[in-house]
Amino acid sequence: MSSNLHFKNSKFMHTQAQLSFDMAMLLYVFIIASFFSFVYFFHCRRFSKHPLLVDYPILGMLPTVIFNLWRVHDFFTEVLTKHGGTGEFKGPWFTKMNYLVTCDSLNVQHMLCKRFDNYIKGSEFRDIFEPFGDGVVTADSETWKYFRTVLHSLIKQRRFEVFVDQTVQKKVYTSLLPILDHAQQQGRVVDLQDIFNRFTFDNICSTIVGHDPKCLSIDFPEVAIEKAFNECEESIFYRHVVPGSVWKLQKWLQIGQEKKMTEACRTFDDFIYSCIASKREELSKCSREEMEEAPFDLLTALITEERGRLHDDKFLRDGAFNFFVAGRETMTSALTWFFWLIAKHPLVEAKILEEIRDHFKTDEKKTVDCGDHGFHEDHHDHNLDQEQYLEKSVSGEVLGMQEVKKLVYLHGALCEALRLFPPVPIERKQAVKADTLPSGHRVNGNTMIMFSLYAMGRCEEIWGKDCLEFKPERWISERGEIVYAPAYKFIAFNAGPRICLGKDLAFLQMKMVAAAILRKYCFKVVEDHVATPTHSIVLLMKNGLKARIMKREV
Ligand code: HEM
Repeated sequence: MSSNLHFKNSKFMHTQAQLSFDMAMLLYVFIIASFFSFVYFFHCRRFSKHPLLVDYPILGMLPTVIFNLWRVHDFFTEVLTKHGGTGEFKGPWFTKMNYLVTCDSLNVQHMLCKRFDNYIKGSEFRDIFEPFGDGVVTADSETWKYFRTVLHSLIKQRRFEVFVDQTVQKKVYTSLLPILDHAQQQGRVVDLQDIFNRFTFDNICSTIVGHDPKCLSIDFPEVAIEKAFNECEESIFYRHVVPGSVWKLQKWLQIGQEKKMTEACRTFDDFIYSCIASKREELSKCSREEMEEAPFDLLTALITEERGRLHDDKFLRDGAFNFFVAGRETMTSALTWFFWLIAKHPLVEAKILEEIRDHFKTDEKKTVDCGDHGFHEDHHDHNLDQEQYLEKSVSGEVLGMQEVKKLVYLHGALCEALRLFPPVPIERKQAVKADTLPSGHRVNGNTMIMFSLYAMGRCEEIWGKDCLEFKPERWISERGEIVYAPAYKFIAFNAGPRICLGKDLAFLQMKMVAAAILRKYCFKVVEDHVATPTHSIVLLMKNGLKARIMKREV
């Protein structure tokens, strides 16, 4: 019995010793493996050929960026200029945050135009921009081509331009001007960026679903769908700055920013799917003639214009979401920075006004005073109904698309604002196959490339020594026409086959808004205002654009 016990004990001790030995071996192997991975990573990183910043062990170059986050776009402009326009950014170890960063216009032309097929958005981009679904902004290859063709043919239709023209004119006349007037009468400080954000939201909603949610009203209401959009965009930015594993875990656990993203997407989806359902029902009751007369919003067009592919609800949802994002905050950003620059450059403002007066002398004060946008009886035409009256007075107050096309100097001033403050400050691409960029930098298949539109707009080689100055004159030729700049240099709207589809429409809308406001009001930005960009995928102003409004003495 005792020998049996002894045997068992010794066997037990032997097993335990074996276990401890195995554990020690395992630990040993782990330490050696960690050491070699450390050395390997350190070696690889040290031999990164074109580092932009100091590459710290484990954290990579991220600490320097975080330290400069408050001025991240200017910081990268300086760093890239110092490194000849292109270099490598290495994120923390074991994250996929390594990028080749460039602001070299020849590299950008190479990627966006010459070797377009080799530089795609890629699946990582689609992961981060998940709420966009398979829409035109995120899709690649055939899906993108189909979307692009459908949207392109829609945007180029005269009927669509007329619809947008009328929508913008009415919105400016019935909401934007009265609200500015109200603020002016009360002597209140207003946040112009908030006003533009509400304006562009109502406007894009009318353009897409044919319904105005009236975010821009005197009482500045909180509108759930607008809030949902803002939250979606914040979450997308968050996904850019934290490692993929972190936000994916948060998404799985439904906590933090990811929880907000899920809720925001649900709000958007509920809204858009109900719009789709009612639009389908409405259209099903229309005769062919009525369909042709119907307002030409995006949903109507997408439902009625299938081109050999089923436009199911998911297709319409993705189309709408992409259009919302592409055409909304970009416009807010452009208008905000434009008005800030104008407030800082009174001579430019004076020249814009002079141009407007030269072209539209006879239109001044054609109808009601700017403080009064109610439906008065028209003394000359008693037979007008409200809708006709509105159209008549709107056309006197707000210049239409055909009219603003004549405003060349204003166009130049907007180009200049977009050059210095491109609403989309950075973009990314993924290489499919190995390639060499014109700057001589090698890329492998899957290399992520980031290009800074912001740095390109401030590049001395493209724009000359005065590249940091706001000079609309650089856009005006001796013959008084707009100077042409190739899109891969004036990059605010992207270039090549994926150039912004709404570029012309955006210019026309911005000119309509800017001319209508500047004819009636001038602004004084509050004294302690600091114009810092937000940390966001769109270049907005961190503290808004707070200003006092004065009536302009015409
Ligand atoms: C100042 C205003 C605008 C600016 C600066 C701007 C800029 C841009 C940029 C940089 C892109 C490329 C984005 C990327 O590939 O990641 C883009 C794409 C796009 N934009 Fe705009 N945009 C503006 C207004 C608009 C408007 C008003 C619309 C719609 C009416 C619009 C529709 C689109 C669409 C559909 C795309 C996707 C094109 C494609 O990938 O094929 N944009 N825009």
